[in-house]
Amino acid sequence: MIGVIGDKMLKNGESSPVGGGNGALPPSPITPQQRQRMEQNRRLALLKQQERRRRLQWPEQQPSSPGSTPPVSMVEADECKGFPSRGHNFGGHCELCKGTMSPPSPVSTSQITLTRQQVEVLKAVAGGQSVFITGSAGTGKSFLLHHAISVLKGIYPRESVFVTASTGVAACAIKGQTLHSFAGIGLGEGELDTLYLKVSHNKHATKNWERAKALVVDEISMIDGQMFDNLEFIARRIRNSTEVWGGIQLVISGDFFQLPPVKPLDLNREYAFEATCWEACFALQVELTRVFRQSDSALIELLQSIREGRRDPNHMRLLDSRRRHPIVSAGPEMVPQLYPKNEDVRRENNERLRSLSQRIVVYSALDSGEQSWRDRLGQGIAPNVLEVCVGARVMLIKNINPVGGLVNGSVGIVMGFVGGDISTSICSEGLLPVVKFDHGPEMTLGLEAWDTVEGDMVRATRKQIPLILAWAVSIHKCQGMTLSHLQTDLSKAFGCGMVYVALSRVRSLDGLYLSGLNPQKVLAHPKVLRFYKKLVHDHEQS
Ligand SMILES: Nc1ncnc2c1ncn2[C@@H]1O[C@H](COP(=O)(O)OP(=O)(O)OP(=O)(O)O)[C@@H](O)[C@H]1O
Repeated sequence: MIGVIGDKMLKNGESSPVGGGNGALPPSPITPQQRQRMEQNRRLALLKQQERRRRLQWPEQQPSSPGSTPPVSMVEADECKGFPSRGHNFGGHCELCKGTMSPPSPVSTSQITLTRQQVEVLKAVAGGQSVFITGSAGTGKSFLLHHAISVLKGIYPRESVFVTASTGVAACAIKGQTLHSFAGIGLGEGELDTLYLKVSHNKHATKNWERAKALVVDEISMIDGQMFDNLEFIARRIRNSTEVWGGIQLVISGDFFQLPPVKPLDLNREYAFEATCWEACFALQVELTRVFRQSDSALIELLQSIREGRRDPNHMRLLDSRRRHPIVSAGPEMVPQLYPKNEDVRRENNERLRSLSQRIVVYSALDSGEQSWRDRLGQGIAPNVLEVCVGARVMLIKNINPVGGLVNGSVGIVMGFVGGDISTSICSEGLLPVVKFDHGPEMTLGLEAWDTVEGDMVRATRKQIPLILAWAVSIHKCQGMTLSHLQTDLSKAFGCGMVYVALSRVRSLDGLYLSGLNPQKVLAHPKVLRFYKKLVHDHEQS
């Protein structure tokens, strides 16, 4: 059964449309073993739910630690009494009683309340179902994915849960590997048989496919339909199974209105949802509807309209007003400039760094692990070489202290350097940077590690200072980030979704300065519009 869970579609006390299971998949009848496994999972989910009702705490969730997601509490329909405690403790708006609480402040509290939709997804995941999580930017897809991964690792042996994303940057953000590297398909080009041969000759990849019980894929918008079908075929063939994806449980997340695949294999199947197998893959497709990143309803409405490629004159006027109001509070030089093209990002950061005429300290990443795996580390967000100096504008690229507000995307200024625990092969002068964050303390940053993981095995590790220069950032790199201020010239934006991705990073209109916008660049692909319309329609019919 395919369903969309939306606020308007779920009433208090109503059961969610998650009961269909993979049994509804037409091309691959469920096997007795799979039915037994799903039954066990359902029982497990029921036990967990009872435990949760007692403790109001998701059982797999560990106490918050630097780099981890904060603990969550679960809201159930019969638990919401409108009290500013327990499930209601913060988050701006209760999904159940629709009461407005304090403004959202996701990183400044130690507990996060899951929405009803998010709870439904986790229940489905715990029940062994394959799910597709979608929704606008800032609705908590990546946040939910972290929790879904914990749930999966509680159900299956940890080494059989594979966490992947379509790009290196997105993979690093969820401590996973790229889907391509998990699958062993290289660039994924060539005939299906050639691809299959390539994978079957790759010992690592074959083992991955054989032992996978669950596969998580983030930022699916950048995987094309043919690739998705190719992978599904490889899964079945290697696992010698007739079930869709060879019986692997899928947890897939992304927003097709955001950036599309850079080079689709087949222009007629540009998006993953155009894959022949797509509909058969999921027991549940969920469109999250509650936006957390922004709290201003006018901005949420504007972004929703841009997401769908609409150029409403009122919205264009509102955006135009941001051209006349450079951000003065932080000073324009303090605000990241988002560029559609990488060459502009590199040029601007280099120019700004050198214009400070300060002594530049160089950090060269230290990589370890097998060479074939090390090569992939360079695809992540941590740079091979980081050059900074006093006065440099920098952005944190790792969650250092989510509760204290120091998260991936936090920006600050390098105030100085101190001697510290750092190998001279990384920094010949043995210095660590001291950064004053805009919304946080001044702190000395030490080395952080980024792992490339295969199943539960760390295959390669990069050590680097968790910073990038942040006067300018590419729009591709900022997909997934939350920024309090940004400035951007979108007149050179290209392709569908780019204007939306750039604008939807910011928390409030006050934090946005547009130095250029061509309304013609506000584009949504008609196929994507049709896909989302059908998603809602299918739910209404079910
Ligand atoms: N239930 C919740 N309560 C409070 N905050 C939440 C909740 N769910 C998510 N958030 C917060 O919302 C913000 C946006 O979430 P997240 O980055 O996961 O969104 P996303 O849908 O993945 O966005 P994008 O599509 O832009 O990558 C994060 O700061 C996250 O912590």
